[in-house]
Amino acid sequence: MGWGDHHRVVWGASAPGKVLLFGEHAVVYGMTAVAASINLRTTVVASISNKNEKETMDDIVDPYSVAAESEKSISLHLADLEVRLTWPIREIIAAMGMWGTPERLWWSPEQSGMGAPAKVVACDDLLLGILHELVQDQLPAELQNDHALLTCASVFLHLYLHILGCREGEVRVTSQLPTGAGLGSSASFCVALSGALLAPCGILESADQSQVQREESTSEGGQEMHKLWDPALTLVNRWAFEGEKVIHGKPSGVDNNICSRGGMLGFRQGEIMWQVGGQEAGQQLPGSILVTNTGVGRNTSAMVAALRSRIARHPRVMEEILEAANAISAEFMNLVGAYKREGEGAKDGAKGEEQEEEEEEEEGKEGKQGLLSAAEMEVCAEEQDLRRRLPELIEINQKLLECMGVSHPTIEEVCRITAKFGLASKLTGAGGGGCVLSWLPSDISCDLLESIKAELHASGFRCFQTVFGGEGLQLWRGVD
Ligand SMILES: Nc1ncnc2c1ncn2[C@@H]1O[C@H](COP(=O)(O)OP(=O)(O)O)[C@@H](O)[C@H]1O
Ligand SMILES: C[C@@](O)(CCOP(=O)(O)O)CC(=O)O
Repeated sequence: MGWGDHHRVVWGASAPGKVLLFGEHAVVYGMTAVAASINLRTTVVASISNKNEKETMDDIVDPYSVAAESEKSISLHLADLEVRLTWPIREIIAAMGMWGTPERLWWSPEQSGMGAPAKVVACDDLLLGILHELVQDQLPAELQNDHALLTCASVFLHLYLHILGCREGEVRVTSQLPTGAGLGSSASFCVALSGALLAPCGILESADQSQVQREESTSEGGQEMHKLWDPALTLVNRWAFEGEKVIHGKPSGVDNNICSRGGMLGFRQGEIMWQVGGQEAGQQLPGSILVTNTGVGRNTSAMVAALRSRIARHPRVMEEILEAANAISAEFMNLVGAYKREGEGAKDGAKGEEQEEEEEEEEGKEGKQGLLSAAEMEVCAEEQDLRRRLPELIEINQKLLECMGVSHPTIEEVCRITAKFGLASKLTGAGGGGCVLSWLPSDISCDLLESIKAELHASGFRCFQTVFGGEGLQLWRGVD
């Protein structure tokens, strides 16, 4: 099937990467983490046949005989890696038979009314083994030991087969995110993939009208972009979480939540407890982030396992450390919450008359101080507080992560370099390598920033600047 075929639907989806501002690892033990999306994204475009393979045959005897004759296939194109994997549908059906081919593999748009598959299918060990074998059969010899590719392609097959069933299709993935560096490439991939696969099942045309009304559509570059609202987003999130489990074992769920919802959020025990919307996040938290990649690869599940062993050896001590990380997230949410309230009040003129009169009186007594009104000075005081306390919270959290045993000499070197220039830094994500974030106040001078970047570069590190927040999952219908 080509991209110009008439019997297919084309959907695109893109999801952002993320940074964990505070609380990584602690969140696995029920503590609060604070995450923010960043402006690097993964894009998935799916071109899917609108017929299930079973329906394309005239004489349906049984699924297996239909499949045996099929010449059709399902492909995954990982464009950045220049890898294209193609599975003949007959091979998939034969292999999946060992798991007990579920009805889902034969479902059709007519049968289901194209309702999105509301029931998420978990990937058990037997199924994972089958998927691994299917992937390995397609991998060239030189890529047989590529664990990242194995897990990524297994997630693809799991979601594709259980969301869309055995219909011919091609899925192309491109990403601006480095993989395995703590910037949420796996969650961004799982969210964009779930969105692109659920869209042809009518997730935007839900029978629930309230959901349709709450869906937001905007036009970008002549293309209509759809932003999902609950419960459609929750469904995407659930499938993405299943994908994350295939890659990581037992993730906390913070990554798929931030990559699907965007903005900034506080997350604890599977629940979102604090949220700042996509574009708002950059306004609520002034400044930006410098992300430095140590270039040291690591594996999230290995880092999580290492901390688990340390906790088993020192349960009482580690409990205190995890609690301290939790307190940092709580303090940060208060700090930004306070800044937001005061800032909004001053900007929007949302203060009570009494308060305004009091301020005028104050100004009358002391006169305008410099060029700022009393209200503006109040906002500045809040920002001053944030400027003083945020770097300290970042530094303390980094020290706690060192105590958790998830830091790395290169991470500490980046922290030392940036500290020389007055910046606070911490690892972000699973640690053990990966990326380090540094908070950049909004008025940092270009010269200073260039000096920091030059020194990091001279020490062999690559870095880039990004803003907090930005849109979560976005969907668009492709051109036939
Ligand atoms: N664009 C992509 N192409 C291939 N695999 C990807 C891509 N993005 C993410 N992955 C998968 O995600 C894994 C990295 O996840 P993880 O170790 O959690 O790092 P990160 O912090 O970047 O999410 C890779 O091993 C791979 O399986
Ligand atoms: C260490 C952890 O808190 C975050 C891992 O983030 P990443 O895979 O490095 O992007 C694990 C989790 O939350 O499941």
